[in-house]
Amino acid sequence: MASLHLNFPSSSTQPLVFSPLLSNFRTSSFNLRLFTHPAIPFRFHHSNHRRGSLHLISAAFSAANQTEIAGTDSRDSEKKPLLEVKDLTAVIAESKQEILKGVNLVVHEGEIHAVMGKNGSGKSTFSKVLVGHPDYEVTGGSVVFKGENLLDMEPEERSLSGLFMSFQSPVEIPGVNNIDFLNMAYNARRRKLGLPELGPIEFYAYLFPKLELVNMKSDFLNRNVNEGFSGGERKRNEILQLAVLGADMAILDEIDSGLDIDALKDVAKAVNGILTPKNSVLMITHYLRLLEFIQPTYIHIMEGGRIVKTGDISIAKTLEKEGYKAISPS
Ligand SMILES: Nc1ncnc2c1ncn2[C@@H]1O[C@H](COP(=O)(O)OP(=O)(O)OP(=O)(O)O)[C@@H](O)[C@H]1O
Repeated sequence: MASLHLNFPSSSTQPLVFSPLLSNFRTSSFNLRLFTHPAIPFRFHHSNHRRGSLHLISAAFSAANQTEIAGTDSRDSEKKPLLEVKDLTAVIAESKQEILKGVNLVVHEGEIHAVMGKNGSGKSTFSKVLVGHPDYEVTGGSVVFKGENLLDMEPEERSLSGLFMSFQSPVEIPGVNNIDFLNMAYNARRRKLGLPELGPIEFYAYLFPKLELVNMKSDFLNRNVNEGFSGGERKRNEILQLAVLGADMAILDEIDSGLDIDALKDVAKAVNGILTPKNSVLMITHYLRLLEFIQPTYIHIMEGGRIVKTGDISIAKTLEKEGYKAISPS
């Protein structure tokens, strides 16, 4: 198994997060296995000193009403379910405070689902629980991904089985440049698939159209991952990773936050460009504007750790005009 040993400065004020995709991982525990990108499993050793080390051990990617299961209707009977979440409950690992209080959701191949909801309703927690974030403990319910019990899988297995997550706040990886990072991750995926690795020149030929897809300048390839990137540039970089690595299911947490209107269009175009009838997107957003560019099959409203309503784009239009009071009594 390929292993890359990296040194990086650590900061006492910032949470240490070593995946562009896994933010807000508080890494005070030692030797924590982090799986940044569902595609990119890392082993992390942190000594709480000014320097830490990161071992990239492998990277791969094969990569309503609450009583009803949201996202299911008669039209879905012929479509293959990709993700089936039933009565999912989860608590914060440290405090045992319950955040998810029975989430039900079915996502079929080729569908785009948007999750909306007031601040603090549990949207990000839901997505982090899906990728196996160690801050949370699942206390009940089930999650089946591509026919397999997702909750039985380690975070890296989830990534290997094709789950990708773009976190709300993409993190920096000091000392690792973007193109090397992407190349390593992509090659790991190829190894997993039994394909020969691509050398730097071949990889660049593969990467170049993806850069165009996200309308990103090649200068960003030689910079360290997300280091000094603006908020919008980080989001664009996340989508570049998704475009390079691919996913059966991409979870995009507020991918529109911090984007100017041109960047929003570029990101939406890139997401639309990677959609196939076989993969799906679960996106968390507060705004209609994203949904006008990436048109969802369903919109779900989360409240108090549950999906309390499911519908089409009209829900988002109502929200935009009237706010949450129009669809929720509380
Ligand atoms: N690790 C944690 N420690 C303490 N509280 C947490 C933790 N994770 C989530 N919470 C709390 O759980 C609730 C749900 O948080 P979550 O981030 O899932 O909300 P959200 O719907 O994504 O909100 P927003 O729209 O503001 O991003 C919030 O009250 C939050 O403070």
